[in-house]
Amino acid sequence: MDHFHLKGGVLHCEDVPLPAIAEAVGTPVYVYSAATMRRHARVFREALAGLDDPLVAYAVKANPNAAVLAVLRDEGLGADVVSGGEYRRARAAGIAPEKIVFSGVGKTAEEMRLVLDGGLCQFNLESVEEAEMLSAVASNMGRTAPVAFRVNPDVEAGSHAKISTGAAHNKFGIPIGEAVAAYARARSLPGLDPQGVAVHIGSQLTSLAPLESAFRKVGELIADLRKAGHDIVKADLGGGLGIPYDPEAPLPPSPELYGRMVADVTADWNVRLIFEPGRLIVGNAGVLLTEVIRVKPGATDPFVIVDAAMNDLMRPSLYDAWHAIDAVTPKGTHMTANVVGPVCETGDTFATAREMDGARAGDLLVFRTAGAYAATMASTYNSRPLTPEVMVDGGRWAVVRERQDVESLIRADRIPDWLA
Ligand SMILES: Cc1ncc(COP(=O)(O)O)c(C=O)c1O
Ligand SMILES: N[C@@H](CCCC[NH3+])C(=O)O
Repeated sequence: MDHFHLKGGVLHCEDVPLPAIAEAVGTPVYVYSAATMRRHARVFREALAGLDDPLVAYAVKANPNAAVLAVLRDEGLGADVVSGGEYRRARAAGIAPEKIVFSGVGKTAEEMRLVLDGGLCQFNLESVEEAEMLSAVASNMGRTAPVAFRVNPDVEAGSHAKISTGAAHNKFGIPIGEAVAAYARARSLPGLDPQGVAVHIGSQLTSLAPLESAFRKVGELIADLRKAGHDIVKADLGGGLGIPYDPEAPLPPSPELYGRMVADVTADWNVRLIFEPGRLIVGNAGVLLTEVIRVKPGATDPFVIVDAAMNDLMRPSLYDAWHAIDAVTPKGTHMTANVVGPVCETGDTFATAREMDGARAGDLLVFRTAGAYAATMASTYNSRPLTPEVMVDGGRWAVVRERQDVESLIRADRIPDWLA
């Protein structure tokens, strides 16, 4: 069921025609479907139905908008946060502290204090050095921090190199072979309660094999840790399950298959399982709505210049990511085009030699699958204000993030006295 669909020849999000949003809010604008988010949260939870009370902690980094967090809070999801900022956003959206896990490669003492003070499910520690810092911070506060180590299982995730995290040369986690020693060290430190294990090997995974291989290694580690006397009661299996971007590419494994694999691998673990899905929940729940500024001829194919750019949606220039581009009111004509933004970078290219509906100045297009790692990764490069976000819920819609204005960009800078 696609909540972005043609009705009367016009692309709608749920019951709202996208031209109505473009007219009221302007373009570019992100548009999210609350119904899609709810559906994905439910599909994922149903896929885990065989497990005993799993915690689904939505990876806030995928889309931290307060309205998105509110929808997912109401679906019972917790939060996986990687900074004090994300922790505060999750709490501001009313997500209960006991449903929050704190991941992140470089937690600072200040962030540790914030999260210890507010409460959480567990810290996923990335190094022994981080454990030592947390021990000092927690002891000073007279607190005991529930902790897991994120282990690096040294598996190739098979995803894009920039979003794979579980190989030995990646910066993430502690080598799984050093984990027993790390837990022994953590247990010897005051203020830490080592009670979990965590793993996350990358994002947009299109095969279950590397996940299964990583999870089996975690299962062996749990057994070893228990032999060494640790009371391991939680295992955080991270996120990473891929989603379809290209309708013509093979489908990634379904949440149901993932759930079955997890149930099989973890059958005798006797732990509470935690999951950190991000993209799976929100990726296909969003589009970036943009207007064609003009079409100009190119050496091979024409350039369709749109009013969204790499600063709004970075994935194509950063990872060569493929996003479907659809006309909002398709004419049924055809063109092969390079779709580009107005930013002064050759990399500001959304698509090269793309077969698409014929586009003319003033037409509306959408970049699909722009609910995850899209608005949240935007910048103001070329002094382009951050793009607004709209949430649709049935026939209702609201601006859930206002368009930034250039004035606020100018105001944020300071001219020192000697230059004024
Ligand atoms: C620790 C951690 N958990 C969860 C996620 C969410 O991953 P995804 O959006 O692929 O589900 C990420 C991002 O890759 C991550 O780094
Ligand atoms: N930002 C990446 C995903 C990184 C996941 C963060 N751990 C993307 O757009 O695909």
